[in-house]
Amino acid sequence: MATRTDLDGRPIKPITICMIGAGGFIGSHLCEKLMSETPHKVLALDVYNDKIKHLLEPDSLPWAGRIQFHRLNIKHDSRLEGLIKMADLTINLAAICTPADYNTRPLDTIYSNFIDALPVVKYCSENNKRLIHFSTCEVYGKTIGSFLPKDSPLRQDPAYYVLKEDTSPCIFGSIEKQRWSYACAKQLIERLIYAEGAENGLEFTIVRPFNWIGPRMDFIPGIDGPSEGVPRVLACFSNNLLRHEPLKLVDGGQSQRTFVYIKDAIEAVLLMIENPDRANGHIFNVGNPNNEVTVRQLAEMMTKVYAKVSGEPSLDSPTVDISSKEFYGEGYDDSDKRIPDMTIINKQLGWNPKTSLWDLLESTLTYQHRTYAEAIKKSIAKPTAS
Ligand SMILES: NC(=O)c1ccc[n+]([C@@H]2O[C@H](COP(=O)([O-])OP(=O)(O)OC[C@H]3O[C@@H](n4cnc5c(N)ncnc54)[C@H](O)[C@@H]3O)[C@@H](O)[C@H]2O)c1
Ligand SMILES: O=C(O)[C@H]1O[C@H](OP(=O)(O)OP(=O)(O)OC[C@H]2O[C@@H](n3ccc(=O)[nH]c3=O)[C@H](O)[C@@H]2O)[C@H](O)[C@@H](O)[C@@H]1O
Repeated sequence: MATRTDLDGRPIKPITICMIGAGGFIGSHLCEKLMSETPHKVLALDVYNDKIKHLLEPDSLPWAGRIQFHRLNIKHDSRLEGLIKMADLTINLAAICTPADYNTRPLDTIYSNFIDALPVVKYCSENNKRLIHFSTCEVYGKTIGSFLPKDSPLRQDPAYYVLKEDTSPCIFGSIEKQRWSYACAKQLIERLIYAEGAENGLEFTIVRPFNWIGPRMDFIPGIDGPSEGVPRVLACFSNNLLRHEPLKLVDGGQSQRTFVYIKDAIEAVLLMIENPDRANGHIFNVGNPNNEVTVRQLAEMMTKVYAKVSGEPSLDSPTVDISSKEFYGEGYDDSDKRIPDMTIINKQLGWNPKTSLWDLLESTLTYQHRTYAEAIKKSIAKPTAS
């Protein structure tokens, strides 16, 4: 491998990374990137490894020896501190992060996102290890603009909706709206990490992902996850498309999101890993402000893209409305709009997302069709065959 240099032209030294939650969606892409493009070593910690199996076996892979899987639950495993000590940098991705859980399993959500992350922060701080912690854009909650009258011209003013790391407030709903249990737990762990930095000198970076999507996100219910499970929107809509069912629009699909391609976002994380002087002490929005759609528009675009990549015609009525109470149950609430301000990440790391929503959906839905279409056909055919 040719000498790789950081953004300031200095050679990058190979490091060891303790990656917690490495077997998930983001972790699998980050491991792939680190193995194929860098000399760094990864201690990959998770309770599952299905999404990184292709990186672990066979032993003849070019990066054999640079990635080591440790099956452990950070809730109760005494190996955690030792593994953090063995590494130069810890990246914590472990969390419950599907909205269907926030209002139905609020205790698990709060424990996972706050309590279970505490020892990780503590061990990093006590052992003087750098930490990159994955938070969320949900810490912003609702926009200020959402509280203005519907017809107020101020709603068009970016000052009322663009989300800035250092100035935007965090606006959550009332306590009975348990949807905010996740955002609130993430906010508190951010504050704790920030305080460890201020009082004890912890070297940290906090990442706030804005709807990163791509292959291997979540699961397809009944195929590689529970039949009754409710994954995030990309997998919900993929599942509907694969099964030729209408896509369900929660409360009319009026909420807005910006989607960024996982491969673009992983470039940003690699810059953080390899440029500690520029990343330490910062909180970074990582998203694509150019890819904004309502959930209804996302459904319409995914329907068109899927017809193109599968060669199968779309349904005459491709979407159906459903109330949030019916879909998620009591206590659900929603973020109205999520546009990331990109000033800080641009200034510190010179990062910009590249991939348009159409292109990222085309490559992702090609993957979904190739990976799941046959399995779905078989699962649908099963009851009549027996
Ligand atoms: N995907 C996104 O767009 C997005 C957006 C905002 C925030 N995030 C944050 O990024 C992180 C990773 O998200 P993801 O999309 O890859 O989710 P994911 O669910 O695919 O990955 C999380 C991984 O953590 C593991 N894990 C959870 N609890 C654990 C424990 N106690 N011990 C060991 N492993 C455990 C899970 O098994 C899973 O493999 C999360 O902290 C999430 O809140 C992701
Ligand atoms: O990805 C992120 O940046 C963050 O936001 C997500 O939250 P959210 O965007 O609300 O979750 P999705 O499941 O992706 O839902 C997006 C929107 O689609 C809607 N939706 C979802 C599924 C569905 O079948 N139909 C539908 O209309 C939801 O109500 C919501 O308005 C999750 O909280 C986290 O993974 C993460 O922290």
